[in-house]
Amino acid sequence: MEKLKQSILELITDTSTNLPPDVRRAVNAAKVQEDLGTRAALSLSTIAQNVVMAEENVSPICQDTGMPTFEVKTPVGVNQLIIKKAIKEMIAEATRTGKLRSNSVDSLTGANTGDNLGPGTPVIHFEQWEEDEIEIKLILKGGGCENKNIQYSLPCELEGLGKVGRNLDGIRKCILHAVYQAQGQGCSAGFIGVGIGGDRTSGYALAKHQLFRKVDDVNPIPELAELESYIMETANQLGIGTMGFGGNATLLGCKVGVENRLPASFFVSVAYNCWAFRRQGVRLNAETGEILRYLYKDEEVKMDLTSVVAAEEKEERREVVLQAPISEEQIRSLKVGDVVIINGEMHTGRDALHSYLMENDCPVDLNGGIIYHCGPVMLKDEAGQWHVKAAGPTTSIREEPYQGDIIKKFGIRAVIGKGGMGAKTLKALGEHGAVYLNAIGGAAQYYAECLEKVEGVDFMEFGIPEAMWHLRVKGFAAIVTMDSHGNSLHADVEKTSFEKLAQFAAPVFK
Ligand SMILES: O=C(O)C[C@H](O)C(=O)O
Ligand code: SF4
Repeated sequence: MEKLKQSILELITDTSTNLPPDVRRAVNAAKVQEDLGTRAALSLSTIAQNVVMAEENVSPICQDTGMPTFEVKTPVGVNQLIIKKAIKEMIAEATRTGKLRSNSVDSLTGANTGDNLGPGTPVIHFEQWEEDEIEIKLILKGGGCENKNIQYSLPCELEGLGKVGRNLDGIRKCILHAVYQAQGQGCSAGFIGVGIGGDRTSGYALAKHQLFRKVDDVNPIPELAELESYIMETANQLGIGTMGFGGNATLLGCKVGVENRLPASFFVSVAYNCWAFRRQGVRLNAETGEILRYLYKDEEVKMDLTSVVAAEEKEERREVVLQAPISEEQIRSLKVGDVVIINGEMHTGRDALHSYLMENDCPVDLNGGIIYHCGPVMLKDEAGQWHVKAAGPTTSIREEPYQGDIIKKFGIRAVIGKGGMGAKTLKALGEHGAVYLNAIGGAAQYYAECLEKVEGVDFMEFGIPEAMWHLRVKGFAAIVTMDSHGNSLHADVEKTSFEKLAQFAAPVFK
C-alpha cells in the first residue's frame, strides 16, 4: 500500500478545494433562476468566482473545512488499521499545509488540538464488501450548516403547518419546515439529506449518508422520488434565496432515505448542507493504494461566470466606501440594501472573543472599528509572517447574546458576518449608530484576496479560528442587511418565508 497516504492526501485536498461537477451544475442552475441584478444573483456570482479561485489556488473553498467524515469500504482481508492510521496522518498533513483549518476543539477546555486530530475527529466508518477495490468517500461538512440540522419526532405540531402525522404528508411538512428554519444561516442555497426512521442516532447518520448521493440521481423508491421533486419545487417557493437575501433559489438538492423504526419512535432527521457541498470519493487499488478513479468527477463543469448585473440596477445600487475608524454620521447614512466597500483595518472575533470581551478589556482600540465574524485559515511563512489562506464569514447569530453589549462597550460601528442577527442587536445598532454587514458565506478565497496584510494577532491561545486577527483590507465588499434605523432584511425574509410556508399546510400526500 505504498501509494495509500498520497492517495488519501489527494482526496482530502481535492474535496476541500474543488467543488464536484454535480454541485457546480446545481449552483450554475441556481444562478439562472435568480433575477438579474438582485442581491441573490450577485451573491451567486461571487460564489461562482470563489469556486474558481479555490480550484486555481488549491485552497479551501470555505474556511470551515468541517468535520472530516470518511466512509470506507474494504475487501475482506484488507487491514483497516493501516487505512485508519494513514487517514489520521494525512488529515494532520493537510491541516499543516492549509488545505484544512484546524477544527478539532476540546469541548471542555476549548483548546484547539491544531492538527484536526482528537477524540472523535476525524470520523471514520468502515465496512467490508465483496469487491476487490477499496472505496473511500469523504464529506467536509461545516459547522454552520451542521447547526441547522434538525430532527423531528412524530407526531408533532409545527408552527405554520399544524399537525404532523406519522405518514408521508407529515414527513413532507417536516422537510419544508427544516428548510424554512435554516433561513440563510447555513449558507443557502443548500442541499438536504433526509433520514426517515431509525433511532435518533441512526436517523441522523442516514440523513448525512444521503448527501453522498449525486445531486441529479433519482430515488429508486417511487414515493420518495415524488417527495424529493415536490420538496425541490415547493422549498424554492419559500423565497429565502441565496444567503437568505430573498430569491428563487433556496434549495439545490433533496435526497431522502428510509430505514425501519421502533413502534414507539418516528423520527425525521434532516442534514442541511451549504452550497459549499464538499464531498468526493475514490476507488483505490487494494494492493498499492493507488487511485483508480474518482467517484464524483464524471465530467468537467465550469462555473458560470457571466456577469448578472443589469445596467439599470447597477446605477440604482448605492456603493459606499468605508474606512475605519468610521464616523457615526456615515453609519447613520447607510440603509439596508447599500453595498459597502471596506478599506483599512478590521478585526476578527467570534465565539471565544465575544464571551471574553463581555468581562474584559480589549487589547486594541475598537472605537469606530469593524468586527468581522470570521475564523480564518492561516499559515505562517519562514520569516514568521502570517498569511490569510481562506477567510469567509461565520454565522453571526451565535453572538446574539453578546453583540449589543459589545457594540456599546467598545464603540464598534460595523459588524460583518453572515445570516443576520436578532432583535437585541438590531436595537443596539439603532441606539449606538452601528450597522450589520452581510458578507457571502463560504466565499473564503474571494475575501482572502481582499485581506492584504496580517497586522497582528491576539488570543492565539483560543486557537487559530477563534483568535483575534488584526487585518488590513482593501476592497472588501459587503451588503448592509441591518441598519441603524431599525430595518432588517433578515427579519423581513423570515416573516415572508413563514407566510409562504403556512400556505403549504394543506395535505398533499395520502
Ligand atoms: O466556522 C466557520 O468559519 C463558519 C461556519 O461554518 C459557519 O457557517 O458559521
Ligand atoms: S461558512 Fe457557510 S459555506 Fe462555509 S461551512 Fe459554514 S455553512 Fe458552509
